[in-house]
Amino acid sequence: MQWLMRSRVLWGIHKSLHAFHPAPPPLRCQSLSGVGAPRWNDQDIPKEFNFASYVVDYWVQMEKEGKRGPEPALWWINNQGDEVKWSFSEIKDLSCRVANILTQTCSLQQGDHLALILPRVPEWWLVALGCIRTGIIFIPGTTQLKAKDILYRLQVSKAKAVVTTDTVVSEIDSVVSECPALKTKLLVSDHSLHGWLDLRSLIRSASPEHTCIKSKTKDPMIIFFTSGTTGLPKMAKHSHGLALRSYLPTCRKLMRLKKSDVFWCVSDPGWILAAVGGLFEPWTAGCTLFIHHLPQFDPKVIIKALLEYPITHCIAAPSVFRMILQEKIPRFPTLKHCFTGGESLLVEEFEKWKKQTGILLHEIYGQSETGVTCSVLQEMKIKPGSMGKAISPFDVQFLKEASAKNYITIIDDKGNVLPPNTEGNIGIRIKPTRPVGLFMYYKDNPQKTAEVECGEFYNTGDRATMDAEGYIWFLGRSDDVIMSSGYRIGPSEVENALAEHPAVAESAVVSSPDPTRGEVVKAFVVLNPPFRSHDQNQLTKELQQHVRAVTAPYKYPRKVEFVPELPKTITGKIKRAELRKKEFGQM
Ligand SMILES: Nc1ncnc2c1ncn2[C@@H]1O[C@H](COP(=O)(O)OP(=O)(O)OP(=O)(O)O)[C@@H](O)[C@H]1O
Repeated sequence: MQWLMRSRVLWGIHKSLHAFHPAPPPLRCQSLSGVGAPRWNDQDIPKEFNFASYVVDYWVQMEKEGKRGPEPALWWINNQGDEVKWSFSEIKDLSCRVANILTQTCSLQQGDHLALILPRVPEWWLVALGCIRTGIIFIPGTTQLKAKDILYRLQVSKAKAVVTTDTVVSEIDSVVSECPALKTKLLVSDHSLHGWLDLRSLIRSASPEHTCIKSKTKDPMIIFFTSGTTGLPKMAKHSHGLALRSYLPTCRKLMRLKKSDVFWCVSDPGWILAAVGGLFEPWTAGCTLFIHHLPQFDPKVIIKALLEYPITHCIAAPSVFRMILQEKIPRFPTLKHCFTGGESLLVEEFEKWKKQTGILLHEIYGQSETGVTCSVLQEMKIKPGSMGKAISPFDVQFLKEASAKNYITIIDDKGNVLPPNTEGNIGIRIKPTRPVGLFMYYKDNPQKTAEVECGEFYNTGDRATMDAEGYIWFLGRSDDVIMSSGYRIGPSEVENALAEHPAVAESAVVSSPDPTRGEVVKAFVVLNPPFRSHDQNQLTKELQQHVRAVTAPYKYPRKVEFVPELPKTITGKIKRAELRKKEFGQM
């Protein structure tokens, strides 16, 4: 960490050596004046876009002209009291050095793949920008990955380079002989290691002079591996359009960030939420991105940071808020807006958060394939239990608006648009125009890419209804919806009901075989500590009674199993498919 602390002084020396390249004029990104602009269409999208030159370098220019205050662009801390504060100028200098290292020292070229498996360290942002500056396609991955996961990712992506840290080195070295495409291993560490390039010392001696590529908006930029909730993770390939989306005035309604805001994305950098919420959104707005190293997830550390730092906005998975709610929480002095997504936000959690903090928890919905698709915007009426409405560029479409191009709606299995309040798949129109920022395709998997196309729509595979006001009500992934005695039951409806009972810490509801009904609802329940010693038969009856009382009686779980924990993906999502397969004896 010493290097990071010294770096502020070192980079200061190099600043005067910068060649100044004026950034292209921003696309109306400084204000929300474009809010309410007509529906986005392809003609308005610039042919060229690069987040590094259009956004980061723009703010460098603003800093030079004295039009951006002294607030850092990146503010990083850890539990040891280390702190890094970088301006956009420093970030440009450092990321240009990384760009030179990647292309010169590592001989990587535009279009090559780089696996970025780093924890929340400042170098994650430098490597990401270095890749964007050079057109190298980066593939984020969490440091929780084990050798088997890493082998799968390196092999299928054919990554030529990997950037990682000490804790992952042995996992990578144990599989590297099986990854013939991998040529370069870069280490972010305070010490050097045989067989690995030391990124920190390379940055110290690299040149900050670099000319950013002129990328087309449709050129590939990043690949996300999906969470693997339903099978092997897929590679969703995105273009620079994903970053452009944060730049569009209508999309800026989502977070409404200002230069003076301090935005904390708690998510692991291996996930799309971290790229969109921890890179594109805050820096497009020119605000401070706050990062806590958080090697282990500890709700007490999060609460402390929210109390001690001037954080105004925070985004994290529902499980993070769920765990914070289990602690004693005071009022946070500067926090104004919280966002969550990736899993269902239970009504109970939304209400508790509001009551205990006085802050609304805005739900967002999206996929590795789609980025943020629906959200409860700040000015919107809140309907607890709904994921909100489609957000730009995925405007809601009703049947009467037949001329609209890009929209999200509810479709049947043939791609027909369904009327309000009818259950179907969440679909995103891709014909005649594919919306900006929607994934390009599943890399090396034309079959899967074709499978998710349904008529003129991309089929998300998520089941939902949309009410007459355009609010979307999530039922579950199509595989997770339970068919019992002719009823269709979404797991989150039952999980919501269970969450209201004081005994329930969390639950997962799946389908289970039944000789007479075909399938019945089964709940796997993790109990709160005071209830763990209670009589389990009695508790089962109580929970069943409770669900019958708070929701339609046919939804109550006929089977209940108490478990110490639920199976989850690396990103913390419940693996319902795994529980279901066990029930049906498929594992
Ligand atoms: N607000 C939300 N409420 C409910 N579910 C959500 C929400 N946001 C996202 N999801 C779920 O997460 C999914 C997207 O997750 P992600 O892209 O990380 O991969 P995955 O679909 O879990 O993985 P895989 O496709 O490999 O099974 C969505 O399709 C949806 O099922």
